[in-house]
Amino acid sequence: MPTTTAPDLWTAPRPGSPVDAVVEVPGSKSLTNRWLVLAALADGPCTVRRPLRSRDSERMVDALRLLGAQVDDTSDDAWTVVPGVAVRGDVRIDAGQAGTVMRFVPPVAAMADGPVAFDGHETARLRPVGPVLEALRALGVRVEDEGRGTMPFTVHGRGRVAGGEVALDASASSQFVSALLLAGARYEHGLTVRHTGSAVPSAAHLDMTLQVLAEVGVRATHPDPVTWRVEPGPITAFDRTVEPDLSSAAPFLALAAVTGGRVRLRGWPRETTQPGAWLVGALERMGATCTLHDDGLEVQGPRRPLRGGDHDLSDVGELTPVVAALAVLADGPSRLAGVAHLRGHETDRLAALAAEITRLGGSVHETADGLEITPTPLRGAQLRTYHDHRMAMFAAVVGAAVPGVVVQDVATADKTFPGFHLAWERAVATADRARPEGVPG
Ligand SMILES: O=C(O)C1=C[C@@H](OP(=O)(O)O)[C@@H](O)[C@H](O)C1
Ligand SMILES: C=C(OP(=O)(O)O)C(=O)O
Repeated sequence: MPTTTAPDLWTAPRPGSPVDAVVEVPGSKSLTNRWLVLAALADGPCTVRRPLRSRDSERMVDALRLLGAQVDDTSDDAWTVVPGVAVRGDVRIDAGQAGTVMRFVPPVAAMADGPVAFDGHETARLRPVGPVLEALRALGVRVEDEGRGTMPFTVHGRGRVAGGEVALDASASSQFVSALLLAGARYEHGLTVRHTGSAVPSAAHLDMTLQVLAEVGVRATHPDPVTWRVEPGPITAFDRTVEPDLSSAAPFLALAAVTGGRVRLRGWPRETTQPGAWLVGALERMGATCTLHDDGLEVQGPRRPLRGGDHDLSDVGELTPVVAALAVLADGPSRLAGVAHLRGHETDRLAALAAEITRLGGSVHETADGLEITPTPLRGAQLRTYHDHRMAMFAAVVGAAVPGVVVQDVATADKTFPGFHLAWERAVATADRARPEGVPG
């Protein structure tokens, strides 16, 4: 029987035959938190339907409430947001582990009528926010930090931001640009953001920002590869439904692929800016068959091992842990590249993946911007998750194919997927369980 609370040590279930599951995943973290920010700045009450309720979105709701928005999140179906008359200051925000809170909320706080202090989880205190803080300073906003460009910091809002043009290096996170664009329409002259460093990662999430802004009547453009412009103007009140989180869906699609089974992911959008959509093509290149039906995406895994290959993940870095799990189970070497910035995620994901693949007896080489993985026979092990939801998802996928994988703190998946281990157990239970090692058949 599945347990209801996640055990400290969770044995990842290994199906003894192909799975055949229909899976629903919670709403997109990235879309939920974008809609919430825009709702708090909109010109009237807004409704966000099928929102994600998880640690990251709860931190966002708490933050926006402190800044003066009224959020009714009692229903799981729809949350309503009534924007405050003005953005309120003299508050302390706990960003938890949410990159979207520590980056998206400071440009809102810059319009507050007093100081707004930010702090968060110990892992989040290591994550870069400096370029957003510098951009706000360049716009005339006083920001105090401890000189490291990380939390804790305080934004001293003065009720209004004139806006204009800022230059910043967003090579460490696309969220720096998204953050400024989401609030920029409410600055008096709008905002032009010019990127000055090496490539900005996570292009999919920048497309998502431009898309949601367009949907609420904000004119936002991307006139050249390093420039974004948002015109000043109102954010039209809206009623929007959040897509399922395709990055949370990714491990379930991988489950079909690695067991030669079938998973239908309910509610897969026909069009989306979410990076998870990239996985469809990648799984097909690895040998799976993906079919989009009216009620969802179906992935049929091959009856042979997956094909190894090279993957440039720069636009879709969030998928790296699941792609790494697929790579260690493939029939040949894979190179994952373009994701140097993952060293500044919930943990240094490249180091964490390399450590856990090594613990499984795998062969992996950490490069400056990715991983080189050569499949070898793997053995069971107790895997660490480093307070990183996507490391828990990596471990679950590997555990579906390798006997004896035990996962420390699988509950860390709650950042974006409360009850992940239960959903996983249900999906695996659609197949026969493999017999424990050494038990005769
Ligand atoms: O804007 C967003 O919602 C996100 C952008 C990406 O951040 P980075 O560009 O820092 O990787 C992604 O990894 C993160 O999970 C969500
Ligand atoms: C990097 C991630 O999260 P965050 O929004 O906290 O940056 C992630 O979800 O993979």
